Amino acid sequence: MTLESIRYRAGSLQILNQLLLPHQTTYEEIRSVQDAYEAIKSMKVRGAPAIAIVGCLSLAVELRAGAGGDDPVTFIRESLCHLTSARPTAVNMGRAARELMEFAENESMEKNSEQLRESVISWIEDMLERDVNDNKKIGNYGAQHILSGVPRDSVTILTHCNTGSLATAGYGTALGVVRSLHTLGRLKRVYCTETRPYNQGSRLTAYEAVAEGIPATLITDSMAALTMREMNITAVVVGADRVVANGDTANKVGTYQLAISAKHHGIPFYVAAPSTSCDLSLESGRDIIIEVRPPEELTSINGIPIAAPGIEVWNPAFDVTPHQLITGGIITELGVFLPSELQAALTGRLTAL
Ligand SMILES: CSC[C@@H](O)[C@@H](O)C(=O)COP(=O)(O)O
Repeated sequence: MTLESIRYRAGSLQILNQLLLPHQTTYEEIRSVQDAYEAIKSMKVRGAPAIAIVGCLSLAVELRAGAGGDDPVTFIRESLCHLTSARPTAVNMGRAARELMEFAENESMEKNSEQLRESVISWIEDMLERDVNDNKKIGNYGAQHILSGVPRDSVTILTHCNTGSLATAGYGTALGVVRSLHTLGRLKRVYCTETRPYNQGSRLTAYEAVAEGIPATLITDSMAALTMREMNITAVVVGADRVVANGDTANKVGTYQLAISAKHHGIPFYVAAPSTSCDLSLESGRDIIIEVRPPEELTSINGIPIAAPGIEVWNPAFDVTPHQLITGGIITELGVFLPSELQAALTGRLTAL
């Protein structure tokens, strides 16, 4: 069974409402850029690659209906700017916006409005296929790299948040590595953290694992260190919302403490991310803007209060893992690289290990 977070056919876009999972499978129509903005902001759709794809596809839907009239470039620019502001830490949307804008501006030199709309729509529609293909490469490179350290054994992986089909156009990044290991018959088990406060692990990763028969065990976030000590974890593999030039990586809050714990236990720590999640314009993780989400995500679950009324709350959605703790490597669609090799790899000066 393949889980689809995004359903698209020319002119029509639907997303699986992830707020309702795992209890309800409800697809919602996205008819406009504003619908997409709201779905991204409220986390009906989430995960860095999925955010960018849904944002851009919503633009394609509007363009197909003739949006922008005689001046599609202005409409495209304003739409992309709005979409990029929905969730600031994940770089994929901002990066897609920059590349798409450059493409649209170049096309506008020699094409009329109708032709420009058509070529921008094709550029956007290609994103779906590109993402799935990149994720499969990540899965393959990651699995081979992890297995090279344990030539004959099955492996046990610990992962965080949800980085699977629900967070991407399909297959997934860190969970894609897990999927590849499972397909190769070399996955003993994956431990997935609950991932408070939004519970991407217990609601979404667990849902994907159960649906696909991947051997998985759910743990609370506070059990991670104990699991590393007791459960013979081969590697920790997580996704990324933004990997910057020195390899520092912003990912779901809690990733940083997993990396510290992995280092203490001598367990390789990997980040799995497509190059679209990399941002070489920032030198270090200190420059990454971290999204702070509403207190209600901590103080209630499905509208039911779970915290003392009146308590103050700090709810950063992400943290930054320093590159020194990414000891296994950064798994991309180009290969697996040490943080210190990332810049050279992404600029074509270094090829896969
Ligand atoms: C392939 S998804 C990579 C990351 O976006 C993922 O690890 C993550 O942190 C998701 O955060 P979320 O807040 O659920 O959008």
